[in-house]
Amino acid sequence: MIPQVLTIAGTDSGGGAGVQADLKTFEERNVFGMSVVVAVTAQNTKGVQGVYPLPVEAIVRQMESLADDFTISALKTGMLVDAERIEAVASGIRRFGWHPLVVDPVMVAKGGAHLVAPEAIETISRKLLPVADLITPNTPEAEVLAEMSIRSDADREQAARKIINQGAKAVLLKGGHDEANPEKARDCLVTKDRTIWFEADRINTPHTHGTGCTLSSLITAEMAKGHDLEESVRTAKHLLTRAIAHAPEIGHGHGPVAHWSLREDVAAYDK
Ligand SMILES: Nc1ncnc2c1ncn2[C@@H]1O[C@H](COP(=O)(O)OP(=O)(O)OP(=O)(O)O)[C@@H](O)[C@H]1O
Ligand SMILES: Cc1ncc(COP(=O)(O)O)c(N)n1
Repeated sequence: MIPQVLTIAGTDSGGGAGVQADLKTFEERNVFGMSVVVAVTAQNTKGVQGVYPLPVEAIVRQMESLADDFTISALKTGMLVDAERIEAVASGIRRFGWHPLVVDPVMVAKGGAHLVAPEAIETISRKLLPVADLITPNTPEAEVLAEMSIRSDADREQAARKIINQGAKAVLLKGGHDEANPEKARDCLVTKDRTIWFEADRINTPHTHGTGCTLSSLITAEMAKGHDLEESVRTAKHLLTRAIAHAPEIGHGHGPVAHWSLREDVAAYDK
């Protein structure tokens, strides 16, 4: 049976991030994608022009519909808006026993718009982290979750360990925002007993809208196929780098990545 994979997140009308990026990624990785929409955003490559949260009842109903009919092989969360919605999503995930769970703790869009209320972040730690198999913060998100500033690799590991102490089984701390390293985009996977670094060439491009969403969806798809965490992250990182390298350069701001280059059969995309 084809793995059935779920994203619980906000939409991006521009198609580069959020639910749209997640479903495109699932499709390209040969898993069956489903979605629970938490909010609709009016968004393009220039920024976020509007955020319209769905009623909690609509979110819970979507989860119930899926639980009634499908066997979820893996799931991820993205933009969850506020404490009330984070609690509803976490309690649905517990109620239906869905796992493995990848939490992308989306906080702020590139242009600075808040996608999750700042006061709701402790609800992510309290309610979502204990059921997360992996959380994928970027550096600013890890700084908020771990309540410390991050400047060095030692800081990265320490922050990840603090987040594990809040209940997550593993942390992938993404280095896309690490401007001190112009050559490499380095991410750090920390579990209770291991630290593994993943490194790729940094591509000199403004077109990185949706990289975080796409990476967490790739990991979710690989885990749904039964791959272990390290293997899933390794594949995801490789494919994401290729998708950034082939970004279609559309829109007038930070453009999306090339989701079609995530397909198995496009060896031609590898340089
Ligand atoms: N210019 C780049 N070249 C190669 N890889 C990159 C680049 N920018 C980001 N990445 C990679 O993309 C993934 C997402 O990283 P990032 O830290 O940017 O997450 P994010 O902030 O959630 O995403 P976004 O910046 O889209 O909001 C990571 O694997 C990171 O290393
Ligand atoms: C609906 C939605 N969800 C998430 C993001 C963050 O995107 P990124 O993957 O670039 O961090 C976004 N801009 N919009």
